[in-house]
Amino acid sequence: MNALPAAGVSDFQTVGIAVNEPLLNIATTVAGLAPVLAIASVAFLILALVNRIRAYRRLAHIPGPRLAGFSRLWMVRANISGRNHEYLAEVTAKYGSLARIGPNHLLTSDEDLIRRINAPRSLYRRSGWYSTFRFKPRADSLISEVNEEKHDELRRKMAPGYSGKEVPYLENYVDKHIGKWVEVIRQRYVSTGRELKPMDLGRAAQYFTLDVISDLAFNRPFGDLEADADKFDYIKVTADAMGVMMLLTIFPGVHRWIEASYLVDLVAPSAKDKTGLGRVVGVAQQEIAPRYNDLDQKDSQDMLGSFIRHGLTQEEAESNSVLQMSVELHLLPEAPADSTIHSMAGSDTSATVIRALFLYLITSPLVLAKLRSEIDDAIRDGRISSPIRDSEARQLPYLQACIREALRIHPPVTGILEKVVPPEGDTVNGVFIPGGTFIGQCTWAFGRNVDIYGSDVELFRPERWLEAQGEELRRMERNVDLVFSSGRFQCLGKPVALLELNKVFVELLRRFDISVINPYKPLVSDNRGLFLQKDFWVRITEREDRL
Ligand code: HEM
Repeated sequence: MNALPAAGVSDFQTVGIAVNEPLLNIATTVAGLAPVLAIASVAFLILALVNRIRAYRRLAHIPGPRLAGFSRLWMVRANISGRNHEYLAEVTAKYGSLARIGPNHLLTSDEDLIRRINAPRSLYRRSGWYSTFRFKPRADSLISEVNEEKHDELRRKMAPGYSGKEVPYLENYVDKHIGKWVEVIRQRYVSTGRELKPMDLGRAAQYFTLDVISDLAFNRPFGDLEADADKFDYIKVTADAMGVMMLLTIFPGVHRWIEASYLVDLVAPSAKDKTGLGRVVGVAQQEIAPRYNDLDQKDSQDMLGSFIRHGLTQEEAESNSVLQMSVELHLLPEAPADSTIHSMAGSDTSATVIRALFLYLITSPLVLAKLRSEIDDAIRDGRISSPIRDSEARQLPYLQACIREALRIHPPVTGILEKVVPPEGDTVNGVFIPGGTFIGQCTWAFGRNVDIYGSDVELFRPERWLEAQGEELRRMERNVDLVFSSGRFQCLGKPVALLELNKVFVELLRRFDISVINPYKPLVSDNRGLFLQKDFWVRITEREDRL
């Protein structure tokens, strides 16, 4: 048997040196470079610091939270708090109508400035904040489009479809789904005596707005009201993703990187999916394609028909006209790019106002009694149909006052809708703002302007809209209208939203008594620029005094 040679110390050393020689060479080189690397790091840090200080000094003349001038952490904190709207409003209340909230970021509650920024020939442009609402990777939609000309062109093609002028049956769509909501309440949610059948008014309001909007978009409602369920997981997915999405608005560069890395494509569901969001997209595509192939359908008197007549291509239609889908559809490679904003713009927004006004009504007995008696008088006098027509609702002053008051005190879109100051800079109330600065708006503060509304701004008091006259009233109306933004960016869905609001309260309150189940915590509300609300549990009974 061959004896193994004894391994001496020198043998191990020889073997070790032979195996690790390249490593050792690298280590030696790195060790040699260490001083250079250290100097480079220090230089980098100094450069970064100098840049920070320079950036800080650029806007140092504008007040704001202490550390906001150095980093975006203040914005992040406000965002993740779930009370973003209140953080922003507190800043403008404390530091004035122009405040600094980030190194290159200002916030304003000055409504004249916002109107000037949004005006048709203004040189202000949308910032990268909007690009986060690109609902299909690398494809722009009406809401994410920062290129002025392209945005104008899309608006030109789509605005008539939203206006109601070219969609004469717009009102019928809303009526159909109000009727369905009443039916569902009667079937499942009317409590009697000791039998409690709680309804989540938060959910139901969104089933209603989603059904209206999906029906409007391509004549095929989701059917959430009927199913009494979030059929396509829209609400669930929205809730899951809203936080991330709104956080990314603060870091558009990170969003661009995620998109450019194509990582997002790996996790994207497909339109071929049988369930979930992919299924929703599949339905949308199925509905749009035949409309372009069948010439007879091009004259259809619905929203898509209007878009087609105004020159929206099939691709644009898929990207922009399927307005009412889910927040996460931007993750889908084949998804209609504009689906999210339209869902968020079109269903979350209206649903938020419906919830807010119901909450204020059922917790303000005097207001509710007045509104009820206005509705009942109108029914008695034969002034309103069933369901109420939009034109009839406009003749009910107290109803209109309630809707305006809800929009004032609880605007549903509180995201900062950030714009960029033109290169030459701008001067606002004597304060110079350098070109390239970002300016966001504080919508929550607009309706809380004591100069306009008086010291009781925090009070839900519809009477203020009936007391004001002449110029004072016009000023209030202009102010509350800003909830829908203005000028080049004004909400296209405003007529649809007002149709819904004009009908829903009358139709439910003429039939039912509604009371909140937990007055200590009537609903759960989380704000990140839009509201995510749930668990608005109510008890509904048939009105005994119904006419
Ligand atoms: C009370 C309900 C609503 C409010 C308060 C509201 C408010 C807004 C706001 C503030 C914007 C952003 C404008 C900007 O970029 O500066 C917007 C955009 C938009 N909204 Fe609404 N919205 C509501 C309901 C709706 C509905 C029901 C629809 C669809 C049927 C809709 C469709 C749109 C569209 C398409 C845009 C994009 C406009 C553009 O980029 O040019 N909205 N909305």
